[in-house]
Order: sequence, then C-alpha cells, then structure tokens
Amino acid sequence: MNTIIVKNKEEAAEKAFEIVNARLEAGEISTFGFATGSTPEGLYAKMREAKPDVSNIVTVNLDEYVGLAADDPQSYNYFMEQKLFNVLNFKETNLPNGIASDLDAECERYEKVLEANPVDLQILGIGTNGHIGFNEPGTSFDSKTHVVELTPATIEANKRFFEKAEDVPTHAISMGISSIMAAKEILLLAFGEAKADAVRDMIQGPITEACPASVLQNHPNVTIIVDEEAASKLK
Ligand SMILES: N[C@@H]1[C@@H](O)[C@H](O)[C@@H](COP(=O)(O)O)O[C@@H]1O
Repeated sequence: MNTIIVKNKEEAAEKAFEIVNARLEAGEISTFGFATGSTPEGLYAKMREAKPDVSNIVTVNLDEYVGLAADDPQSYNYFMEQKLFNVLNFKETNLPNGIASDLDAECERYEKVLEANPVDLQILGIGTNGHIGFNEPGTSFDSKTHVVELTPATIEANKRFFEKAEDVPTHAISMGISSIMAAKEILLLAFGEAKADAVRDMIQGPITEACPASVLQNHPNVTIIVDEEAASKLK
C-alpha cells in the first residue's frame, strides 16, 4: 500500500486529481469506478473543472440504497448525476437500481456489468467502521454484488444527508469485496478524525473481515491519501 499523508482535504483532492489525470492522459482508463459520500467531492469538483474527454469511458459505481429511485435527491444515482455526470459525457454510466423489483436479479445483472467492464481505477472512501462500498464488518472477502443490511453505525454516520435517521434506508445494493478487489488500481481517500481508527485498522491492523478495508493490504496497486487527522492513529 502506498500511503500519502497530506495536510487537509483540499490537498488530498489535488493529489487525487493528479493521479486520476495522469491515468486519463495516458489513456489507461476504459472503466472508471466511482464512490459516493462526501469524501470524493473535492476530486469530482476538480474533474468537472478540467472536463477531460471521457467519451470512451464506461463508469461503474459501488452502491445504491434500496428503495431510492434514481431521481430521489438522496440516491447515489442522483449524487453522481449532480457531481459528475451532468457535466462529463461518459460513454456509459452504471449504478445499481435501488428500486428493482427483484433485488437478487439486480445484483446478478450488476455483477455481469462488472464482468463485462473490468475496472481500471476504482475510487474508494471508507466508513468509520472500516466498510468499503457498503460492505459492513463481517462481510466475506469472497462476496460479489449483494444486498446489504446497513449497521446502526452506518445509519448513524449517513443520517447527516437525510432529514432524520428514520429516513435512511435500512438496506443497500453494494459491489462485494471481491468485486472491488478485481479493480486494477484503487485510490482510497479518507479525511477527519472520525476515520482515524478505520484508517489505522485498514493499514496496520490484521487482514480480517472485521475490518473490510484491511483486505486492501492484499491488493497489488493501492494508493491511500489521508489528511493528518485521519492519519493521526497510525504508528
Ligand atoms: N457507501 C458509502 C461509502 O462508499 C463511503 O465511503 C462512506 C463514507 O462516506 P463519507 O465519504 O461521506 O464519509 O459512506 C457510505 O457508506
């Protein structure tokens, strides 16, 4: 793992954009994997500004809440539309469909999309409990796209995007851990003190399903960009 510690999230966004831009300019990205949450917003803002030609690039996203339609302002489909897709003209964009009537069939469909479009660069954030995508602690490292029941910790952490905690969906469709690990390159960002325990466990803890992000220690090409607060518990 290549860990880069920067001062703050602005510097992190710059550093992340440098890496992304280098890959784009070298024509190394056919499929781009995106994440949602507040963490990648600075990177996406820089991409909007730079407006690279992405007309040959397919995108996939990690996850979507169950029960939220693509035009629901809290959905991850909507987030991606607002943060990137309304400005950058990707060849094709893919997210799980949170309102599919058959969720298991939707997971299978999405896994086929991933098989047909192997991810060249995957952007990741991390949950305060070490989750990646919506793969909560205890998720099998062998998991593929699946329906997840969100933990109370995740609902608590994500309620800031909703009016009240009861509005946060209880389930999500998420790429599995093995689906995420299939990416050729992974770029994970984390900021703030609330992520410090998860960052320490991911980088220096044992590789265990109790900390889903610790699996990244097994990946050959991972860069982690953290600010000083998120890095504060590293030894
Ligand atoms: N499913 C998403 C994750 O992909 C994201 O990494 C995490 C952290 O969110 P934030 O970046 O807002 O801290 O939130 C959600 O749970």
